[in-house]
Amino acid sequence: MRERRCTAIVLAGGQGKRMGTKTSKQYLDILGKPVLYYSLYAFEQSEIIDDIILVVGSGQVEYVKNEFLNKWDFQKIRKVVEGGRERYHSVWEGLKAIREENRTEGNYVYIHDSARPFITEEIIKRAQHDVEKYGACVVGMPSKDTIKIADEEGFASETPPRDRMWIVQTPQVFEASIIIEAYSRMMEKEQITATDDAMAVEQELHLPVRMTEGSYENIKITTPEDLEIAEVFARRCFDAEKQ
Ligand SMILES: Nc1ccn([C@@H]2O[C@H](COP(=O)(O)OP(=O)(O)OP(=O)(O)O)[C@@H](O)[C@H]2O)c(=O)n1
Ligand SMILES: C[C@](O)(CO)[C@H](O)COP(=O)(O)O
Repeated sequence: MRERRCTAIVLAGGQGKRMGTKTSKQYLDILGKPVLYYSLYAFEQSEIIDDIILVVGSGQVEYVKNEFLNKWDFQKIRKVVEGGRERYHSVWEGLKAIREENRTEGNYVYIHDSARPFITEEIIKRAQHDVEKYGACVVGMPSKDTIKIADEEGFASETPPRDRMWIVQTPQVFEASIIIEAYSRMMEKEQITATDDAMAVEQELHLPVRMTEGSYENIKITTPEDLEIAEVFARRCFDAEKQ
């Protein structure tokens, strides 16, 4: 019998300001289905994932329960909780929902941006392998571009070696006790700079975080041209399913 429990925290609490649409980007359609549908579907179908905590925007819990989840049937969603102002506030609300239930021992947490609809079962399985081995891992891909660090005046000050540069994606996966401890410490700070979850573990606990291979298709839908690219990827998924 499998003892571990794997919970996905799917983040859908953002406003999508950079997309510039009235509707938050996670509710925009790609080939007739909302972005959020694709992200939830991947975890719903996964052999690894047991349940899902969905984090939504302020005041949206009832809307999501009554409208979205009535239309799209997902069996693994255990809770819908309200997020906060920044991404890390929303993650913390999801983690507190897990902590309240004493579900930490031997359990794993997958933190995923709903704005990344092309997460696959292969990636989830690779992450599970790495988190069981290392306790913490973050999905990403080697950078195809050279990365430069600019100084405050906008001049190139450093060019780190490209073969060690990774573009970071989600899910970011942790033993539950590790990520809850890292976030509890981080959330007490006055100034929080973390833009991903691994940073909480690196900065607060100084534990190693394994880089796990994701995919160049696991894009984050952020600005309007990403939606056009997403349509191409979604069409490919539908075509593959038909075969
Ligand atoms: N307060 C927030 C901010 C973001 N997110 C989620 O975190 C993911 C990644 O964030 P990002 O792409 O920055 O989304 P937004 O904050 O919605 O976008 P923007 O920064 O353009 O407003 C998204 O799935 C978003 O819904 C969240 O749950 N709560
Ligand atoms: C966590 C993340 O997806 C890594 O790329 C990303 O940092 C979250 O989105 P944001 O655009 O930084 O808010």
